[in-house]
Amino acid sequence: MDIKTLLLALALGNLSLCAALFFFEYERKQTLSLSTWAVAKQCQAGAWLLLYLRGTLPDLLSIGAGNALLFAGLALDAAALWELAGRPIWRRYLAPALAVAVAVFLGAYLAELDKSFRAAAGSLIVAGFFLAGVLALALRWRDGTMLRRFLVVTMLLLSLAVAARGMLSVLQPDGWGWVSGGMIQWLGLAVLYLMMLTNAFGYLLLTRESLQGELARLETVDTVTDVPNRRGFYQALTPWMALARRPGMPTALIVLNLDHFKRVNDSYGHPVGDTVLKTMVDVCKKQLRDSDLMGRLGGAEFAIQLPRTSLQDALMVAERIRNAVASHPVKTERAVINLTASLGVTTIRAEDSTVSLFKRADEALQQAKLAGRNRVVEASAESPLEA
Ligand SMILES: Nc1nc2c(ncn2[C@@H]2O[C@H](COP(=O)(O)OP(=O)(O)OP(=O)(O)O)[C@@H](O)[C@H]2O)c(=O)[nH]1
Repeated sequence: MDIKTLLLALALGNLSLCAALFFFEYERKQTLSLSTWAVAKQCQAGAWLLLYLRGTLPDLLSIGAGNALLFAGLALDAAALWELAGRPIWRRYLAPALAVAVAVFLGAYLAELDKSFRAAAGSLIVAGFFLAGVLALALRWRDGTMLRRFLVVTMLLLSLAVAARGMLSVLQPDGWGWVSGGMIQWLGLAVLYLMMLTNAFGYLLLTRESLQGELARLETVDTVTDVPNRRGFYQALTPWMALARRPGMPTALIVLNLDHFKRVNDSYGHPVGDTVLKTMVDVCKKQLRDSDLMGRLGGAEFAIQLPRTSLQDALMVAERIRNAVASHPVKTERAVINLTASLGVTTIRAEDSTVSLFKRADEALQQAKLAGRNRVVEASAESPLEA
């Protein structure tokens, strides 16, 4: 494949990606990262088209504007990866870096510096922006997935290859041995082609991966309070249920319900109710150890598991939580809301299933409600219903 054909393939590839992205974004606005990436592809499609039309268009337009657009496209590629990593800090560095890069390249072009110097400057700039994207991906190397690690390594190698191509064009402009200068140029473009492909497939797969992760998270996490939902809490409780059959310290369970929470919603609306729920979770969590876990069972009802905790200690923790809730008015825009909570406490027994465990804790909670709310009740040794 000659260089012209390679340039045309790059232009057409990016154009078709732009068309697909346009229709993908058309119906619903996508994330900032995806929008940035779409603009990056538009810049690159324009750049490769201008470079392909070299000879037909004036050189300043095809080489000057073409390269400037290419640098902008690569800078935006990196920006999209930083955005995906949740670090919008790129805005502070990439825009000035792009301005400097374009100024250096156009300066070298207008000063009619040797062609090999221009090629070196162009390659190093391209490699630099590509490396900026690699850096964004490498930030979470430790807990990164195999896909992320593969992309870091591949993109790093490709950036180094482009940078080496730039250095070779200055140090060995005529090539060396049987590798001619033209062949080095062709190889450089082929590496650029691989860069574009890796970035395109890599970015799309990374987006899919993070969406899948978010969906999996939403299955087990309550979005209002950011603690495990019923399913997440039950999952986390399973190993402690199994351990209860072995001798040793028990695991305690507290079930907590905010008193008259319905009134908060009725008086101030659901959004204020949500803020109150979130604040109350924070208040309760401050009374817990790192090994304890709080979850939301639904409505204004929460559960707390306390591993390796006796019933007496769990009652003490529950009393501390009750006191914290009662003495922590929630300040909202419309009012200062005073709330109390009722709590039922028990420990996991060897013969328990989740049904019998929660039934016992719920009965204790109901007794607390019946006895006037704002209190802690210990589940009886034998459930009243069973009795
Ligand atoms: N703001 C908000 N409210 C919710 C949410 N989920 C459920 N609720 C409301 O929470 C209230 C739960 O009330 P209950 O626990 O049944 O009763 P209560 O008013 O707290 O009274 P007692 O429990 O008897 O003290 C209901 O009004 C639900 O509509 C939510 O995600 N956000």
